Amino acid sequence: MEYGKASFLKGRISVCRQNFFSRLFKERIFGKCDSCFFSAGATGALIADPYSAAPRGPSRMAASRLPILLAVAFSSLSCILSHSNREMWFQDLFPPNTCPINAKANTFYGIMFDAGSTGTRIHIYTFVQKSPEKLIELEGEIFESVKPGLSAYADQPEKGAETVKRLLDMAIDAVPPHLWKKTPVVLKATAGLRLLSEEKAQALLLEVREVFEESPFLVPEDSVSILDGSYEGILAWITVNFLTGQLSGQNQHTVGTLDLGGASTQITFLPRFEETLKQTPGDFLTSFEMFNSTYKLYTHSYLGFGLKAARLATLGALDMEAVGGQMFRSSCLPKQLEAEWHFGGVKYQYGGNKQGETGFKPCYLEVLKVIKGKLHQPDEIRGSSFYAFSYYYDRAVDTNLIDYEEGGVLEVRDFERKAKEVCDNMERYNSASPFLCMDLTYITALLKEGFGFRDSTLLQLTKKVNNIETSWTLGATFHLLQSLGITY
Ligand SMILES: O=c1[nH]cnc2c1ncn2[C@@H]1O[C@H](COP(=O)(O)OP(=O)(O)O)[C@@H](O)[C@H]1O
Ligand SMILES: [Ca+2]
Repeated sequence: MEYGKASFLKGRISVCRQNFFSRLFKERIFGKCDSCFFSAGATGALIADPYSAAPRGPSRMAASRLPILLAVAFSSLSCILSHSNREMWFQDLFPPNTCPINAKANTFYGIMFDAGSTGTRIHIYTFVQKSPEKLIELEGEIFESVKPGLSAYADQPEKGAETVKRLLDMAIDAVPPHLWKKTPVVLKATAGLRLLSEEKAQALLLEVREVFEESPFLVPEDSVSILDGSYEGILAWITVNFLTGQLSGQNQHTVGTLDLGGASTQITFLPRFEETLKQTPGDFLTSFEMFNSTYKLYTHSYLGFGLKAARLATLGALDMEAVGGQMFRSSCLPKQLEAEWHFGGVKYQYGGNKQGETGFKPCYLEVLKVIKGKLHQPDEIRGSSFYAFSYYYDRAVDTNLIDYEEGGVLEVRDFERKAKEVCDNMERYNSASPFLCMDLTYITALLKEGFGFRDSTLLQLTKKVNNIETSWTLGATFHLLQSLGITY
């Protein structure tokens, strides 16, 4: 995939003032770029699950008071501002403040759907161009999600497409009517659909395509598809490194990214050593050009190694044929537990080891069977720091390792410490998810035994960077705008 000579990036990208009020989904966000400071108008209770289908108040995007201006100076991306009232590890990397004051804006939108294995999400990005010769700005993002994901509708594709339509109605509300025809809409599905049969996946995609065709938006060719796993990693890497200003200027200190989804997991980084390139299998390396630079990235997507797929693998239930009323037991679950769990449209019965062992040690051994020897371990990453998001973030929040809004920096050993604490005291964590012990143990084993990270490896747990979701969707939107020749 070529990302190079990104003419649409000949612009300034900024994230400016956001005001909020509710309409559809009780929520609608206006972007107004007349200041470089987030004026977080509304504040309120934090919401525990950022991706639930339930409507939420305006506080969700309002809590960050991080003022930002990310800029692309004609054909080379550069970040020209970041003030922060809190410590961020990339803080020093932002050059000094410059702030556009001309508020007369020409606004563009891009709509990107992420059809993930556990939910479907809409990202509506707003870009502003103040005059043809001026730099373009990424003004903000409107984000909403529904659960479950499309793959849960494998046998009811029309119902699945209906969930997409509900989210798309939100875009109809957010994008001004005179821009509908110029606003591209795209859906990319990830591991949930990759795991379905070709026939079922295509039926779902076809229904979604019909929803798009009936909408007033610009529907590009190939607007509904399954995203290749390696692009999922690359596009998330672009998003994070773009938002943190790492793709600009001479001194690029790009950061590696770790995404832990429900059904697959990705690792992506820019190798620094020739040795790494030599030792890496060819299909783990992908070259692309962006912001006038060529990057040869190490990236791999492990299908079936997402958090929820790993639960099934640990329980020995990954092979769906074998399900038929069987009870799957694990030492990672509370002893007396017997329950049902739905994933990917399939019902599983699972429970604790009533007679046998429970706790961290036996659980770790169980989980190791799923991981040991299955992942490539690049030497170079052992001492590097990585950005980690998705379920790494969620489980760290669930166990108070990090704050929901702020995120934070953890060492790999923090996950292990927490896993031990939870697994060896399951009765104390009864009210939390019964899978908490298994999930934390899996994350620990994945990081240490899977990828080969050190106990002391630093992880920057991040849900949003500069108030934009850390998701592959922003990278995908850049690519979309470029391929459509929507230049700025
Ligand atoms: O836009 C986003 N920003 C941050 N995290 C996200 C976003 N979208 C999904 N996630 C996280 O991804 C995880 C679910 O993975 P997903 O459903 O995408 O599975 P998949 O990637 O295996 O298809 C959850 O932890 C959810 O919080
Ligand atoms: Ca995902």
